[in-house]
Amino acid sequence: MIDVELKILDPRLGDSIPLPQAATAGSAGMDLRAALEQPLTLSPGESALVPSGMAIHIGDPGWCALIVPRSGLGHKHGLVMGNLVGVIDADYQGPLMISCWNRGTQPYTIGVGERVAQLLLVPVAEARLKIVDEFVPSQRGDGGFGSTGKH
Ligand SMILES: O=c1ccn([C@H]2C[C@H](O)[C@@H](COP(=O)(O)OP(=O)(O)OP(=O)(O)O)O2)c(=O)[nH]1
Repeated sequence: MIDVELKILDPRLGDSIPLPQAATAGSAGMDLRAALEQPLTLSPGESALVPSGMAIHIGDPGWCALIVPRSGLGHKHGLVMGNLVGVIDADYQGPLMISCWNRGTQPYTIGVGERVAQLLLVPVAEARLKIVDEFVPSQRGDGGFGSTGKH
């Protein structure tokens, strides 16, 4: 559990538009809502930056946040993230924006306050890159795509 600072940028947040919330006690993500002034229709293939109405500051560089699609919206309606996955750096303090992309075949209208994505806090490991001439042999070695067979 970590504390994440949250700044409300849109006064409707926490009032007519609920704050991000995990849908159930076991939910990995907190749903993010579209702090739009009016409904926004995305044509097939169209994307738009949708404000979340807030900023967060994670602070601890051992963590970051990811903005990822809600499965139902993505699968049934094609509404996913234009950047596929949004990475929120621990030191970012600006407005949290949600890149919404209608990858489907029908127009999709995002309602004001609709839950359009989810935010996950994930641990980040700091890596030291060590230059080597040869790797210590491993079971996979340099076998790439499909190298373990079909089944
Ligand atoms: O879906 C997203 C993705 C990113 N951000 C914010 C937080 C993140 O810390 C910052 C920069 O994102 P990123 O590093 O992915 O962007 P970049 O295009 O690589 O630009 P930069 O040069 O700012 O790193 O933008 C969002 O608000 N929503």
